[in-house]
Amino acid sequence: MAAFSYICDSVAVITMSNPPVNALSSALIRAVQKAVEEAIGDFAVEAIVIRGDKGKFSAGADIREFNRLERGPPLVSLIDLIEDSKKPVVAAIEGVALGGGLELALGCHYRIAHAQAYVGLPEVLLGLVPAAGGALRLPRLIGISATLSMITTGKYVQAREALKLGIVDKVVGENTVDEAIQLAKKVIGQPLGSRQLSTLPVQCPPNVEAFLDEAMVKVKKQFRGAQSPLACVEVLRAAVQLPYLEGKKKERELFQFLYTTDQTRAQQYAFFAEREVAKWTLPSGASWKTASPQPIRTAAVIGLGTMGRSIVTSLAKAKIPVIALEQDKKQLDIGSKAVMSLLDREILKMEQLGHTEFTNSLGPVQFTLDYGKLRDVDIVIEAVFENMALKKEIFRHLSGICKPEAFLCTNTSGLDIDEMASVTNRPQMVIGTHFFSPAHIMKLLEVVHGHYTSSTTISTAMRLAKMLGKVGVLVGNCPSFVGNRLMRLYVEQAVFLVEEGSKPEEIDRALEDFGLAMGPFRMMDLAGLDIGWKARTEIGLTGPKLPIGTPARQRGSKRYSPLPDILCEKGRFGQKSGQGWYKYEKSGGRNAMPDPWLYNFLSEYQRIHNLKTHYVTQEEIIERCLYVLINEGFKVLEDGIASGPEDIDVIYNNGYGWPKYTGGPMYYASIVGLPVVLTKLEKYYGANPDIPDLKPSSFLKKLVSKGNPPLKEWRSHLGFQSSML
Ligand SMILES: CCCCCCC/C=C/C(=O)SCCNC(=O)CCNC(=O)[C@H](O)C(C)(C)COP(=O)(O)OP(=O)(O)OC[C@H]1O[C@@H](n2cnc3c(N)ncnc32)[C@H](O)[C@@H]1OP(=O)(O)O
Repeated sequence: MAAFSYICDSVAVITMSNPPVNALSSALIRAVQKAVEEAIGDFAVEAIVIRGDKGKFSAGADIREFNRLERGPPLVSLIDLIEDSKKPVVAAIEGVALGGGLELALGCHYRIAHAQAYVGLPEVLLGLVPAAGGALRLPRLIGISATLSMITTGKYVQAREALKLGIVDKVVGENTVDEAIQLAKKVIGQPLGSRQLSTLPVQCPPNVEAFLDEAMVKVKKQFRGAQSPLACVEVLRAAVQLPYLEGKKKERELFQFLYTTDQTRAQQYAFFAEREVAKWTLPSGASWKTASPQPIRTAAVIGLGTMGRSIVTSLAKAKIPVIALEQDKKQLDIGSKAVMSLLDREILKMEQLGHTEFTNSLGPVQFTLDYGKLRDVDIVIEAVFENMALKKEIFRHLSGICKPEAFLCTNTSGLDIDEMASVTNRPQMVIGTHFFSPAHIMKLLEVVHGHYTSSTTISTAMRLAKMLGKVGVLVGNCPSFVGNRLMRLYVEQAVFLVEEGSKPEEIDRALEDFGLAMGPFRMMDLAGLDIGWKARTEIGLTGPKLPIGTPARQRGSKRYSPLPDILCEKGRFGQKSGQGWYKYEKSGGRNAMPDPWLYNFLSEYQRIHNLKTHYVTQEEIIERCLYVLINEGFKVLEDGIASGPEDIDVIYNNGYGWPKYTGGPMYYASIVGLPVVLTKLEKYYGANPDIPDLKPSSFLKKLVSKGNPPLKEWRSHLGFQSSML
């Protein structure tokens, strides 16, 4: 780990090297500082270029060192040293310049970026604010409004957009370092005053105070409960109101405050958990290290319903040529139009960001009714609706048509992968790829490992996730897999609470205030109540297959709420029909309004079923809904369906709108304390013995009996398990 230099003509080239992403560890910062000091003091050097080794400028401060940051790495003084240099310093940005990496580049007098590079200040995603001058220099370079959008979202900005915004001075297609050296030579001797960003005035819109007040309101709403986006607005206020040096103090104060919060710890955990889950290992010993993913050069998608369309879009965005197949001409026409409109929207979005080349870089999409066209594709993703018989028919068909090396994936949210694999001539190449809607936006891919699935198939599906820009999480094959298995109990608990006297909007508000993107009732209305109704009808929980004489509110020995079924029987399917748990301005409307009809209906329902209602507190809502979900998470670990708590957390953070600043459900449980979770579950189970899902899982009890060990030790307490992975 070193910054080493060479001199090219009169330009010193300093290379930052700390594989794999040149994170600015204390050691690297010291090394760069030494190299810059030497270059400044060397008479043979007239200009300096700073670059990163192996095609990456720098991914910012070394997050692994954060627990040692109290001593403070001297990044700020290194950046000041660079900016104060009388010799011009040029940043040659390849790959990434993120966080402290971009802050360092902003300290340089000039910035050249490779066309494929991207820059950003993603500290907010780690629960922090940029604190090495980034939030003070950037608004002096690109203005308050663009800075606000970058630092509150942490978004990464491609080189061409960065050029448009003014973050970089030039974008080049190749030889970034050579170009940087040429530029450095050209500017030798020129005055640097206007290139020292800290000395420039902040570019403000008129009435900047009102602008920032409004921004604060928006950010509070957009990132409900998260502290760091609010601190980002505060840093910008400091940039506007205070001279640079005082702004720097405020930046540091805010950073140091955030640095002590639970939220930053949770977000750092979430960051590393996402990287951890990519490193899957099977009990057989096969792992991400030993298995070789096969190339995915072409793909096919079967079915152009809501999921199929967005899966096709996702593949095209990843530049993978895709063949989309439907069963009849009418469906094909409807589906192809929908895909083209999704792609148009994506192109528009990208063009607005300055990517004029994006249209050409989409993977080509071909629409067909002919299975024969699928003969040569590398991977097929079946995305028809959730009907086992239909899926099996398709898999049988694919078996006979696709080349023997083709992988067969099913996009199912919970059906048995093995049953589908069993009808094919290649069960080892069948795998579940559970996309989340809309698939071209949502980051999660649950990769479901069947009994026969080979490690090559797993590693190919995990690579597909990465190619699509998604986080792939490997899970075992059980009904509803991990995400929906936990979600079902959470939603069920919310419905029970309505039976017991709460209102949908009270429950939604409590859970949204906790930080969830959407409460369970708004979520059900959005997804369509009829989907669950159909599934329950099919398995005989309701409808004609339900044995006569079954008590309305009981299935077997468990409590059952027929409320969602009754709503469907009354044509209340949610947003699509203009009524569900809420009412909407029209069919397809999105504005959920409490519905007096529902209150009357619930009172009548409670009367008919002789239900005793009680005042349901916000605490009870949160605890019952979340702890039942967490409890099931422990059962999933016990059953060997997920290999660790990190997998469950990554699934929830990326697929279910769980607030990342609490780390995910399992991490949240570890912060609340497992003994507390256990005691509460015991209490709620005691009061509701007909809800066995509230009965604490044996793994949770075991962990409590072992003294509430930290989350990273939970795996070691699983002991013997019949792993489904
Ligand atoms: C008053 C005090 C002043 C203090 C000032 C400090 C201010 C500065 C703060 C910061 O800079 S915070 C860090 C901001 N940077 C980021 O958030 C970047 C995070 N990284 C990424 O987005 C991605 O990793 C990437 C760089 C885009 C690369 O993505 P890719 O998919 O190619 O690889 P990954 O699997 O994500 O990562 C590979 C490997 O590298 C590790 N890593 C990535 N970034 C960092 C980092 N900043 N620090 C330490 N380690 C990092 C990552 O964990 C992976 O490790 P392994 O899993 O392979 O061990």
